[in-house]
Amino acid sequence: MATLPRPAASRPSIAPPTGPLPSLPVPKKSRVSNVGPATRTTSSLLPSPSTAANRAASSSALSHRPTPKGPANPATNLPTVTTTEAPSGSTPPARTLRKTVSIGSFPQPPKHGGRTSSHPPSPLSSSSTPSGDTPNRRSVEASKGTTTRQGSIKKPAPRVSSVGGRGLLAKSPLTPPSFLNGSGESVRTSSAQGSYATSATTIDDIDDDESRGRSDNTTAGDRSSMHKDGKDGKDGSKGNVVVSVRVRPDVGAKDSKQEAEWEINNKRALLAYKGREGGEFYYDNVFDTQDNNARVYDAAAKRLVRRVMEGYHGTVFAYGMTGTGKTFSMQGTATNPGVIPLAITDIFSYIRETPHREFLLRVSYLEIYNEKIHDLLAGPITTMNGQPGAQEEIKLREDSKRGVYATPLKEEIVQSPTQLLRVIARGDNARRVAGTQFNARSSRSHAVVQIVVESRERVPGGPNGLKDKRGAITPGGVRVSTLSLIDLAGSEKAAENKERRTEGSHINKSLLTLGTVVARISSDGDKATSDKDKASKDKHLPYRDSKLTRLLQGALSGNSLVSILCTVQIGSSGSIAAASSHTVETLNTLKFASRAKNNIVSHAKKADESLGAGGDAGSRALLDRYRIEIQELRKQLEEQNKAKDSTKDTKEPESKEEEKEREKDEEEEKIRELEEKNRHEEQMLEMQLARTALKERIEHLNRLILSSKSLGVNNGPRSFSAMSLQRGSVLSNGGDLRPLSARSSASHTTLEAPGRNITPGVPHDGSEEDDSIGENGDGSASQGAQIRSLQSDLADKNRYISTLEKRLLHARRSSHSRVSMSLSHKLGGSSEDGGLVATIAEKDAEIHNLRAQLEDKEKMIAALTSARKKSDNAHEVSSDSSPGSRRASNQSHQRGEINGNGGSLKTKGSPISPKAFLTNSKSERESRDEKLADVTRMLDEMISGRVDANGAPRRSSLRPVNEGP
Ligand SMILES: Nc1ncnc2c1ncn2[C@@H]1O[C@H](COP(=O)(O)OP(=O)(O)OP(=O)(O)O)[C@@H](O)[C@H]1O
Repeated sequence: MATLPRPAASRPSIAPPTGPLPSLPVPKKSRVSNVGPATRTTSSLLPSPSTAANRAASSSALSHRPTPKGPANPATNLPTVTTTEAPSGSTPPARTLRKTVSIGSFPQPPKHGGRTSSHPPSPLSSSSTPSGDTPNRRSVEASKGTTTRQGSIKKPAPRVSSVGGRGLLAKSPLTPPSFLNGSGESVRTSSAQGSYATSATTIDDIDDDESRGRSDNTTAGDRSSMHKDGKDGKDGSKGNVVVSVRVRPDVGAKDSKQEAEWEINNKRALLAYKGREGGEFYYDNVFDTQDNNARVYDAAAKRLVRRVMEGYHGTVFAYGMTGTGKTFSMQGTATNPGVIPLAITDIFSYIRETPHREFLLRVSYLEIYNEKIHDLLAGPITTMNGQPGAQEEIKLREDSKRGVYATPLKEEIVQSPTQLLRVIARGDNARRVAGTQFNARSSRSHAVVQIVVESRERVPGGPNGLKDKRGAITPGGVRVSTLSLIDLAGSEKAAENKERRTEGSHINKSLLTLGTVVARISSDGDKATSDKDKASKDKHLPYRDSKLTRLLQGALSGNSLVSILCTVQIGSSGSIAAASSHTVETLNTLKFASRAKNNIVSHAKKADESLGAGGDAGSRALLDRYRIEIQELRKQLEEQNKAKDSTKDTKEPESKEEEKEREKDEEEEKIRELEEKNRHEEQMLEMQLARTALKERIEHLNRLILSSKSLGVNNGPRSFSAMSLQRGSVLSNGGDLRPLSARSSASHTTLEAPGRNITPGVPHDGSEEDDSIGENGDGSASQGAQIRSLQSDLADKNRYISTLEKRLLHARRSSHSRVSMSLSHKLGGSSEDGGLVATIAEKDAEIHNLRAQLEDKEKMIAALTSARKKSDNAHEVSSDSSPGSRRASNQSHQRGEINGNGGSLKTKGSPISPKAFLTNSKSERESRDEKLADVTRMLDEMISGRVDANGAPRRSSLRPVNEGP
């Protein structure tokens, strides 16, 4: 069996790191296990942590620093590791401390034909990959230094035997023959790291096997079995770290010499360097230049991704020198999608395949550039004035529950692979890249895609828990796990460009810190027996020396499943110097990978399902919050619908009625408006009529008033003439409703032309007067004329009253039915309508007054008739002597009273001289005067009683003469 090169007591000629390098702790047991059965007893010869750290330093450092020598460096005491044929099923002499490190459970290799794989194949390895990759793999033709595909990863050749069979001794001129042949101690010192790591993997596997009742690490078959057993560590505490190495194909001319120095056996997960410092490096996966991304994903990440979906935290990161294919492996191309897009596809496949759970995914994307964290999803920041602004500084915080996390970081919830890919592509575009000596598009930052997976059990009977009638949250809490997909920037030599140099120094520093942490984890981890110890151990590790290690702290300290993909490039396609540099870098990467495999211990556990917002997950779980929100919203919606329905039930008839009523109301409103309009017109008409009637009435009354005023009614002796004129006026009225002014003027004319000098314009008066005066020329005739005049006036007034009554009746008839009710309260508000009501009331009052006047007049007529009778009686008494003369005289006198105004009085017959008038007896005259005074008074009262000072009609206070006291 081939032996692995072991560190010699002294350092080889390979230049050790020149800068300050972290120590590389390598646990004794680990080292023992690394070496395998033949060397496990040589734990004392293992390098000290510090020495190991030095070896774990960055490649650039390593290439420039001499390896410390001396007894202090246990590495120098390491014996040459030789490939030995490990007896199958042999029990290792010592147990490894790396019990928890197992590749058994993740990924899980299937058994195959009695042979077991030396590296964990992908669960999907038996199926064809998207690129059509077949299970056939190429075996390392160690003797020829070439790789060929030969068989499935599931059927690896026994690792140790194959390696041993090929005798992986360095053939490179850079490798001292002593090292390769076991004499070159110094060379072995360096190569030992890889040997340790590689062996450690084996030993760890053995330990895992032992923990599961297995103890063999000597054959791949055994290891494969062990891996299988490891998978049963369902709590995620075993086999949680997978380390893979991918060899990038050379571009340009092939360097056959370089190729000859390297053996790449993907089947055996072996990478052996036959040159100086050479050795065999076993990993969980070794991908040769022909392996595509799908193959890489299947073997290195698929199982981890699935485990993340089950509730474990998982971290996949690509580590390697610049230009070796980290980004190519993580992102891939359109035709050869990388780990990230394949993981995304797988995530959604898992969701589809898991109908009993529901999921919520959110993604963030950050980069660490020059030791500053940038949110790649935040987009460009613009200030108020449109200038590009600085992004808010993202800091790393630590939470006992969440661990280390970056904040504030934009998280996007994604619902489809396309959406998720689009988000990540956006981040990729924002990532900083630049051309370097080795890569035209070199990533200048470490990029971290973080996919947070929230999941919870679906409620039986309903996809979203709505079957829970109580509206309670569905049973089962939310499980939150995180998948971190990290594309590290590549370690590189100092560039000429200052900016690249600065970037490079930051990159190298952070990678150096990562190497240091990884190197130190093991020894400390071995000592840690409890969480407390682990916490105190973590404190001693330099996680805080770089943002990268701080961010990876959770994964590196064992809280996560880890898959590390280390990329290397064998051929340099350049000068010998370049080739040498390349080889050193490649070896350093391989050593890092070995340390990682050896040292990182994962205690990853499936996340608890947190109920509500109480737990770790619950406090962050959007799924729960969304669920609660959705439930509340649905509840609200249901309540609203119920309320709506109930309202509808009870109100539907109402609404119909309402609708009808509304229509009816609208119709009524229209009718009302029409009526209103009609009413308004009628009211206007009524008002016009009323106004006309009132006007006429006023004119009529004015006529009277003017007459009485102008004629000086109740002005003592002159009242006779006034009375006479009034009477004349009244008489002349004769039912004629001609303007009173004409009559007044006639009256005045009469005054100016007393006697018969009546204006020709008033012909009808003549007959009346003639009749009244001219019949006998005495008072009887005058009284008769007065009575006729009054009767005529009465008839006139009656006509007028009936006219008014007719108008009112008409007005009432047209409006009362509609107006009566609404007018009072609806239209009563308007002053116009109020005025109309008042007008109607006034009209009523007027009618009442006129009726009263009518009564008065009737009484007056009765009184006049009575007076006339009395007068006639008196005349008859006096006519015993000369009745005719007396009557004539009386009449004459009376007429003179009426017609005379101190002026000459003319009668139709012979004129009565004043002298004759005065010749009447005193008693006669007195009697006559009294009667006339009575009549005059009565008339005066009547007139003054029915007309007030304003000319408005009022209830007469006239009392009939015969009713006097
Ligand atoms: N396995 C591979 N097969 C084909 N081409 C590859 C492979 N790996 C890398 N390449 C190519 O090599 C070049 C550099 O690869 P990539 O950018 O992925 O390197 P890197 O490690 O990310 O470098 P850096 O650290 O500078 O970002 C790219 O053009 C890429 O297409």
